[in-house]
Amino acid sequence: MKDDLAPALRIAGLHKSYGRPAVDGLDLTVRRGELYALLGPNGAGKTTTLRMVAGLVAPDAGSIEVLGIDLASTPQEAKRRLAYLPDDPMLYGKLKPTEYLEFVAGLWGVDAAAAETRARALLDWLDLDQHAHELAEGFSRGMKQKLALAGALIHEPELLILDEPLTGLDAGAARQVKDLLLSHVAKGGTVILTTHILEVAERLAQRIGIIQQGRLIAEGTLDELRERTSGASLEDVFLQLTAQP
Ligand SMILES: Nc1ncnc2c1ncn2[C@@H]1O[C@H](COP(=O)(O)OP(=O)(O)OP(=O)(O)O)[C@@H](O)[C@H]1O
Repeated sequence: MKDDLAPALRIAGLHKSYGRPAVDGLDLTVRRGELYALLGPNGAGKTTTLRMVAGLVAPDAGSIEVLGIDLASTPQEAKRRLAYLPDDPMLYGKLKPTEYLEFVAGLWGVDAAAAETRARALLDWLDLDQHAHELAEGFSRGMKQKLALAGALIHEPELLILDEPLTGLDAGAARQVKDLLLSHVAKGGTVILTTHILEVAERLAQRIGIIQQGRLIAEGTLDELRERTSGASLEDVFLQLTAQP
């Protein structure tokens, strides 16, 4: 398939076992330009899936394509097109935000002048500009999370994958991050996020996928998911669909 027609992410028959299956025959397709929320109970396999897509964990079986690029055969090309923000991102505490962003941009081979412009815009957007010359080790958890997000965006990835990006953020910071994600999608980018804050999925996501025991058990818009169940809210839908028999 031609690259520009391919979905942002296509996962087929994905398996990963740690003694017992963590991801168990997962099929998932995320279209370009959508914000897709991946939900599931604790231990459902969300993080393991995202780590495989980011190339950090090798699948036991199955295939992953990022914008039509096969991750297994051309990992560098595929990984360049995406950014993965884990739920506990690592920062270099001895660097200031501008230094950190320059460093990350350098790893991606982003031109220094472009990196500086992007870093300034991101720090401004996330309200970190007034802390641009302080060491990251003195930052609060929320500030660190925002800086890590800026680092993920510095090479302008088309596909942004975030594990629990809003956990622990205060209302103002959460709004900044949500706005940034929506702006990424408005510009044609794709966002995939996991969250246990169902209101986030309800409000932001065009489509929602629900994973249980390593498999996709339901997928659709909020309205489509509501139609499948008698649930009024996403919480009702989620609890009904994931209820153990
Ligand atoms: N490195 C690992 N070693 C052993 N087991 C693992 C490892 N990573 C994940 N698992 C197991 O795989 C299963 C899926 O875990 P995963 O972290 O992907 O779930 P999750 O849906 O992200 O959960 P949560 O919502 O709690 O973050 C769990 O049973 C977990 O214990």
